[in-house]
Amino acid sequence: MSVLELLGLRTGHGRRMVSEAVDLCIAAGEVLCLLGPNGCGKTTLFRTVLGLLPPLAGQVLVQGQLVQHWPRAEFARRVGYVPQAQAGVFAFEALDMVLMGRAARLPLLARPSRADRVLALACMQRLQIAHLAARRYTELSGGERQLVLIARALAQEPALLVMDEPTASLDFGNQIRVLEQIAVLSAQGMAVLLSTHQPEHALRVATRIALLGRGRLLDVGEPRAVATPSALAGLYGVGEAAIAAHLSSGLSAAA
Ligand SMILES: Nc1ncnc2c1ncn2[C@@H]1O[C@H](COP(=O)(O)OP(=O)(O)OP(=O)(O)O)[C@@H](O)[C@H]1O
Repeated sequence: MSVLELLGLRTGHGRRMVSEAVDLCIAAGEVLCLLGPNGCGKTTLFRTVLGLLPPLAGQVLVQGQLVQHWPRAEFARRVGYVPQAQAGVFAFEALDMVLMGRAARLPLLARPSRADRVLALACMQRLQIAHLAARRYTELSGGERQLVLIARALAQEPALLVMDEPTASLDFGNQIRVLEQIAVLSAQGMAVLLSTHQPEHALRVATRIALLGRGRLLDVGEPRAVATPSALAGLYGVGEAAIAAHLSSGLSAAA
């Protein structure tokens, strides 16, 4: 069974449609990467998948059940979200932010156990940010905050992880670390839906790539069959030769 199914989905804000006729499914262990230009509707699609925006038409099913029918606490156990890097509002310690990933797994009003703290710290260690555990989230850099949000999603252990440009504000080493963690999570059976503005990241980590143009899904399939220089040239409105040169230099650097 698919972990996530989008059937004839139309997304938008109020009555303003952003994309329509989106049909996609993601199975356990798959990494589906969404590529598309600024403003094409990737975040809108993610927020609709998360039940934060109502679909204008069509259906979103998580583990076979309509998103709006999941009790929120159950849904929070199954679906993790790493939003685009956010400024912190509350001055929690970074470890407490990561521990919040365990919250949906605890009985009502229960405090995290020692085992939860050990697991949260282990998630920070996986991303090499354990040294930030006692720092205030509000005082971290954008990239450090992004890594804390990713550690929080790791601690949550969801069936589906939605990541909105997870590598956007990270340095080169941390980009690689996060891509490696995505590969580990999918090998463990997690379904991952993510977006990126770096096609070379998608080629590196995705099991399938979806191209979202303005208003509709243009293609979905095997990464190298979908993210071709000619398709990317059309998607982003730049020359095919420039795309080919960029991708080949990125791939040889990554090889
Ligand atoms: N809260 C909102 N109310 C109305 N329109 C919105 C809202 N948020 C986004 N939009 C519009 O919806 C469209 C899609 O925006 P969205 O943020 O989903 O794009 P995106 O593909 O994630 O962009 P980017 O790559 O720049 O992050 C844009 O035209 C945007 O202006």
